[in-house]
Amino acid sequence: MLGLPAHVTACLFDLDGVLTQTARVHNVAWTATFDEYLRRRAAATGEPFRPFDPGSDYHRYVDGRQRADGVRTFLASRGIVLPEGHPDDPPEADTVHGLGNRKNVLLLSSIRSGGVDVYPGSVTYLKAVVAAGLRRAVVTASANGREVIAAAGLEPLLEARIDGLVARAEGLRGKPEPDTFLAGAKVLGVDPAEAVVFEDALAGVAAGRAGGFGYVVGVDRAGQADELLAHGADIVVTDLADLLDTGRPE
Ligand SMILES: O=P(O)(O)OC[C@H]1O[C@@H](O)[C@H](O)[C@@H](O)[C@@H]1O
Repeated sequence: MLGLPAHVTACLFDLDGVLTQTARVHNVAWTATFDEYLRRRAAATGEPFRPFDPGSDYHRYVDGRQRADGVRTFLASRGIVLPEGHPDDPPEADTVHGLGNRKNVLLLSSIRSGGVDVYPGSVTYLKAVVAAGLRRAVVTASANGREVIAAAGLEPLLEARIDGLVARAEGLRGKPEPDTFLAGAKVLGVDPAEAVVFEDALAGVAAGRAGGFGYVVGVDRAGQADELLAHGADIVVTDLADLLDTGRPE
C-alpha cells in the first residue's frame, strides 16, 4: 500500500521540497543573496556580472547542503574563495558565514510573513506511514528545521528530527555525505538497510545511496528525474501520494 519494499520499517524524510514547499523559498533567498554579492564583486573587479542560476546553480551546488557548504560550493564553481569567518558573523560580512547569515535574514522574513505550505500529497502519505506503523524521522540540512516543521503543523506526524543544528552540535557532515541520514536511522533504532530515504535534492539522493539505505525515493519537483536517478534514487515520483496503491509488491 505504501509502494515500498517489504523490508522497510522506517522512513527518513527530507523537509524542504519533500514535505514542505520551502525549497523554492530557500532558492529565492539564495538567488537574491548571491546576485547582490556577485553584482558588487563585478563592479569592483570590472568582470561581467553573471547572475546565480536558480535552476542549475541551485540544484547542483546549493540544494540539500548545509548553509555554509552551499555558499562554499557555489562560489567555488565560480572560482571564488571567501574567508570562512565565524557562524556569528553579521549579515554584512563578506565571508562564507556572513553571506549565509544574509540569506537567513531573507529566508526567515519570508517564512514569518508568508508562512509555510505543505505538499498535500506528502501529508497524505505521512499519515498512511503512521497508520502502517512505520517509524518516521525528518532529516534536513536546514538549521531552521524546527521552525519550519512547527509552522507546517507536521510535528505530530514525526518522531525525530536531525537538522542543521543537530549536525553542527554532533559534527555530522552534510549531504551528499550520509552522516545525517545515518543519525536519523540511529535515533529511530533501525538499521539503514531497513530505512527508506525520501529526497528531492541531488545531494540528498546521493547521501541516501552512500549510506546503504534500503530504498531511495527521489521526489522530482524540478523536472530532474534523470539526474535524481543518476545520483542514486531507486525510483522517482513527482508526488509522494503517487506511491500509494501503485500495486507494487510490498
Ligand atoms: O539555511 P538553512 O535554513 O540552514 O538551510 C540550509 C539548506 O537546507 C536545505 O534543506 C535546502 O535545500 C537548502 O537550500 C538550504 O540552503
